[in-house]
Amino acid sequence: MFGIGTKDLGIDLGTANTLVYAKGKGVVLREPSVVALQTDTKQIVAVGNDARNMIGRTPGNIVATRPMKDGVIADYETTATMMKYYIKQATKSKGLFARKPYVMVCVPSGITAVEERAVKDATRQAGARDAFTIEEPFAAAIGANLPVWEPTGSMVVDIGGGTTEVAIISLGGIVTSQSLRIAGDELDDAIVAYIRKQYNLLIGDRTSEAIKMEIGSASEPEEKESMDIRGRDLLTGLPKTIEITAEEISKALKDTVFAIVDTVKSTLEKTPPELAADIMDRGIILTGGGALLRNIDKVISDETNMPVIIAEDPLDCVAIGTGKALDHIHLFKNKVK
Ligand SMILES: Nc1ncnc2c1ncn2[C@@H]1O[C@H](COP(=O)(O)OP(=O)(O)OP(=O)(O)O)[C@@H](O)[C@H]1O
Repeated sequence: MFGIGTKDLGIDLGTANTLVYAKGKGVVLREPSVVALQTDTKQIVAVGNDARNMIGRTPGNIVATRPMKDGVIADYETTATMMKYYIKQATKSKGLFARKPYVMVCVPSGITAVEERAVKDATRQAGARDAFTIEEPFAAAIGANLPVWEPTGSMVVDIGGGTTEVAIISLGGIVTSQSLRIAGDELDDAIVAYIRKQYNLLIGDRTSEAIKMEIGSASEPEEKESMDIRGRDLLTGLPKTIEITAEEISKALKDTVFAIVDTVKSTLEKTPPELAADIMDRGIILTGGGALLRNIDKVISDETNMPVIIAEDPLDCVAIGTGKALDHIHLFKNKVK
């Protein structure tokens, strides 16, 4: 047995955010997955919120990067350094360690063996006694309190920053799943592309995300809303402010939203009928930050004819589930390499 104790951690190593769940305490850390480094020495200047505020605003000798892309590690060394920092942060209040923590990390369900290995190695390098992985939609389902261990079908759609994970779960396993490398980041990119095309205005990633959160909608909005946004006029090269409406943004988001909806539909098509009937009763559960996009529940419900429910604390579900999975770590034993 592994003797899991209160020092052990569950980490939602996300493309947009990293969350750490400490056993017995819940989510103890919630920070953007961003690291600012000196370009020449690769020394860390800032991690998390401080680093995020530097995105697009760094001088030449500092670069603020997101080491995760599309749900997987894009920059190994920086990811390991970021995790080390977060593991230290999450455990520092407990004083000196008698032993290093076991760490459960979630990974996208479509991950390759090489990508999974990189996550485990980075976790060990970051200070874990040993590293285990759990598939993200399974963690999301545990975090959303779905009856994953019972012989009944549950469906979870986790819309994160880099990936959308759709899975049908029953009896402690994933019956069928799809991982789409399209999620919140692509919604932001669609807004950048729209504004560039329509207004010859270049906006940054943080602005497009703010637009999405403030007036973005998965379907045509019921209310007339607009916001002022600032960017660089591509014709004059000068800063410019324009007013953009919620209706325009919903048009810009449409194709990306439908890519997500199509993945939900095609997963349902592959679902055995008994489980589909269970899902019809319980509904499709939405988790991840993308679940907060206005009307996304309504659009998925209209397109699938299924009830759709947004989980409580959608941004925390994966982290909570990853942490709770530590209680069942013997089931993940075979995954230790
Ligand atoms: N209110 C909101 N409306 C729309 N989108 C939102 C809202 N709040 C957060 N998001 C989006 O949710 C995404 C982040 O979600 P989450 O933290 O679940 O992803 P992640 O776990 O980091 O990514 P992944 O699971 O892909 O690795 C970002 O794209 C963010 O813009």
